[in-house]
Amino acid sequence: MVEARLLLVEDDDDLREALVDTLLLAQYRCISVSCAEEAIIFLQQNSSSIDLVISDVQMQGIGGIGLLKYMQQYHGHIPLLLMTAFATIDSAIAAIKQGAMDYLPKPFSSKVLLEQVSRYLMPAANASTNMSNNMSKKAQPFIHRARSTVTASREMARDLPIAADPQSLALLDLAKRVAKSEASVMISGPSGTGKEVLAKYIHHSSPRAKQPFIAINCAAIPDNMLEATLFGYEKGAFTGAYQACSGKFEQAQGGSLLLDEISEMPLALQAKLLRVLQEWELERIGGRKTIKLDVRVLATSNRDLKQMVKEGAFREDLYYRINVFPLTWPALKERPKDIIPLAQHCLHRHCDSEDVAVLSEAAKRRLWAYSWPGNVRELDNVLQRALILSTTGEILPQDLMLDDDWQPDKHMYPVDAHSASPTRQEEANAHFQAEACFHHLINPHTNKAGAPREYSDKLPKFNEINELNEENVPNFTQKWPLAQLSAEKQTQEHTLILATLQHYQGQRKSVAEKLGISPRTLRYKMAKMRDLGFEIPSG
Ligand SMILES: Nc1ncnc2c1ncn2[C@@H]1O[C@H](COP(=O)(O)OP(=O)(O)OP(=O)(O)O)[C@@H](O)[C@H]1O
Repeated sequence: MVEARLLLVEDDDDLREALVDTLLLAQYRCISVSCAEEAIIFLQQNSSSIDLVISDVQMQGIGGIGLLKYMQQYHGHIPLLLMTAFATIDSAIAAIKQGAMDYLPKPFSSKVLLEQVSRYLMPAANASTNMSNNMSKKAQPFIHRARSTVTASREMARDLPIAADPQSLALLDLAKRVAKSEASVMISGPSGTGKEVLAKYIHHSSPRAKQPFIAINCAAIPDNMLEATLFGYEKGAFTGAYQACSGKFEQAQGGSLLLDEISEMPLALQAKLLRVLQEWELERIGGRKTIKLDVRVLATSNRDLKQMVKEGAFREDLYYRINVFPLTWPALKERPKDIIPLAQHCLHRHCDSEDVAVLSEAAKRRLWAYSWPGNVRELDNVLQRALILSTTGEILPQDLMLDDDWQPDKHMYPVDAHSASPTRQEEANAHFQAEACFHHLINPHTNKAGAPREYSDKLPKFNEINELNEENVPNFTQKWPLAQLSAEKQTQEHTLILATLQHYQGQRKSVAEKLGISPRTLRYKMAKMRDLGFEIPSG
């Protein structure tokens, strides 16, 4: 057995034994300990040999949450899966907020356990047979990091593409395979999607990884300087050439050269570039010596190069030479499951201390629903700004300062963007719908979100509705006449309460918890509904 090594932390001897048996039978290599403290001692000496930690939450000592905090600080790259008998959606969200990968509510079947584990690790038996496919052994650590959004270090984080959306994972997988070849790669996609990050990823995944990665932005260098910058020059080649200088091609010898925004290269220079790429040799400007090149060329463009070829703005022969392997990053809004992991990654990157700010659930929903015209770069800017505005260490929606249309049902928001189990997904959506409903954003005719935007500042905030009780209703209605007078809202609220009562077989406590209101407010609302003639299921 190789590769997939698990550390299991469980204080219940019988359960620990049963879990170890299940994992060993499934061909995972597994080490078990009976408390978080033992796990820490083990990790201090053996962290490099562990790929996943599964830990109980409720244990003597610092418990699973203490272990989570420790791992976040010292072993942030190892995913942690928590198990607890006290599972509620809230505690699950809290643990995930603090960095846990996922949450297993006890009791769970061995099938559920293995399903969860297989999302992060491959059993040893499969590991060797899958070497050549898209989950190769070497790909695993990256995929895990990408899924977990935790990064080994900020330094590494800078160049690491974070991905959780299936589309992006497939793209990275393809990029990794292309990286092994010598093919020129053309990366296209809208501005700020991460084309340069992907180019670096290809270089770092290639056999040239230890050699230089040199990037040149063809749009940022004046036309008359671009040629000299690319190909170098000899002393006296032109006015101001006081000494010989190597170009980017030479500097990239043995490694990779990224021609960023290649679409902006003047046509005359395109011809010279083509020659170099055909012959793999160049002469510096003003020089006579031929310099042989061993460089892998990567290029990016956020323009439609094919269209530019049609319009005569880009050479067709050069297009085919650099476009040997085309890769495209879609706009961020088209890979929505990347949004939250990327946002968390940006926070990690920009937090000054080890205490990384967390995203509130409401902020996550806001990020999720926004259209991101500036893609990941905009997301990064928004999070940097939010870190400055946030006063609590928790990013709230207002810290994001996004002013796009807020359309809650546009995307249903998964609790954990990349791994929501159906139940948790349903829970999250129900919660989300409840909030939207309270915000009067549901159109009763279609049952879809869509309150007119101009109403938004005339409506109460969710917490104000939460705090509604017998005493403050008069003030509330005075402050928010539109809201209270809205028969539409009443209908929606009644429907929601009845549906939730039905779902929880009338259990008031669960219903109140689900709706995010106090049991007292729920009683008050049910009494009103009874007065109106509703039949309320008994608890
Ligand atoms: N998948 C990703 N993981 C981590 N960071 C990312 C990712 N994608 C983009 N970024 C970050 O977003 C910002 C923009 O990325 P990058 O410069 O690679 O975009 P680009 O598509 O090359 O933009 P442009 O077309 O404007 O040159 C950078 O700060 C980068 O680190």
